[in-house]
Amino acid sequence: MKVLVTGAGGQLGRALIASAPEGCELEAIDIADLDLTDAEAIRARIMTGRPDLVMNAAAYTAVDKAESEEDLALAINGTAVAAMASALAETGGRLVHVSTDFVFDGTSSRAYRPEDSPAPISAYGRTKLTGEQAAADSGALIVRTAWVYTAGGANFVRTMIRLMREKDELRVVADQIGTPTWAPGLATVLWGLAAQGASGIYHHSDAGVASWYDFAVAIQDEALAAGLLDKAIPLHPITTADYPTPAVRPAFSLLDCSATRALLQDGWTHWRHNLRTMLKEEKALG
Ligand SMILES: NC(=O)C1=CN([C@@H]2O[C@H](COP(=O)(O)OP(=O)(O)OC[C@H]3O[C@@H](n4cnc5c(N)ncnc54)[C@H](OP(=O)(O)O)[C@@H]3O)[C@@H](O)[C@H]2O)C=CC1
Ligand SMILES: Cc1cn([C@H]2C[C@H](O)[C@@H](COP(=O)(O)OP(=O)(O)O[C@H]3O[C@@H](C)C(=O)[C@@H](O)[C@H]3O)O2)c(=O)[nH]c1=O
Ligand SMILES: [Mg+2]
Repeated sequence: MKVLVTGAGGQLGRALIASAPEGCELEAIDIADLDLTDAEAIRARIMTGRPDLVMNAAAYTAVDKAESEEDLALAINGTAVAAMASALAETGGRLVHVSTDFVFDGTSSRAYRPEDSPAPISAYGRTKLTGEQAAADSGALIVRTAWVYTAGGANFVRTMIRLMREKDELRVVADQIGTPTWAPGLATVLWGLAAQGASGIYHHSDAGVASWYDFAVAIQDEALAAGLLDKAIPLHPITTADYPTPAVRPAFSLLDCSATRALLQDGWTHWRHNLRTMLKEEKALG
């Protein structure tokens, strides 16, 4: 099976490459190989390469910056996905696309199910919803995930550790609730769902619940235990109103992952356990 992975240098892209099943012929590309703002080039690549499967791990992920660059974000998160979907409809290839908890408005009082109505409240969320719709129209597999991190990636965990080294104290929002997700675990789920031929929308986050503040507290404790920090600093829970940002983020974005669990029937790891594993890897990277 011929598989094209986009976003090869990103958090998920690297994890997908590392866990690719035996026997698949993998082509991994990033922006230097193919700029996804060029829809014609995407089409040409798929028509020529004729992959059986495209794993689209590329995205515009700068949530705050997207507020002032929505056109660029839409080109990558929306238009590019439509171009992949339409070319694959002609070649008979399948698309696996990744989306986000930020397509929801955060007003739910229970975990979001795949079939719940999205209502994005940020530019990033709107562009990701456009991408989902383009993918869904072509019968793709769409996996929504949340709060993704991995060793060596650009993410909240590594930002927190850097700030914990630099600052005397930190203030972190405690009224945005979700679940952190370890990219290697997500990659395994994507390969697993793809192998089952799943299509439509599925959810995957790690198990458990946290606020960004809870996550920060755990990051500090575990980073101390892993020898990545040598002293603790005070961490203060604050409200979203006390931490103004260009983009509005959902207050509550738990994802109901039960349909994914039912299909895969493997273990489901609590986010804190995955955090520990990631920090060991981070320590090994030096
Ligand atoms: N990060 C998170 O917290 C979450 C992510 N997701 C979704 O998961 C998926 C993977 O995210 P993640 O791995 O964290 O993202 P990253 O930001 O780590 O990686 C994104 C990748 O896309 C590439 N890319 C960006 N612009 C272009 C372009 N114009 N042409 C080609 N490639 C481009 C980037 O290349 P370069 O680095 O060179 O710019 C990078 O390799 C995305 O769909 C994202 O929306 C969902 C929920 C949470
Ligand atoms: C650095 C920092 C952030 N925060 C807050 C801001 C924000 O509400 C929250 C998380 O900040 P970040 O900017 O790291 O997270 P953000 O980039 O918004 O994360 C999102 O990225 C996109 C791609 C997704 O799809 C989402 O699932 C989610 O992971 O923490 C603090 O409260 N204190 C701080 O010192
Ligand atoms: Mg970010």
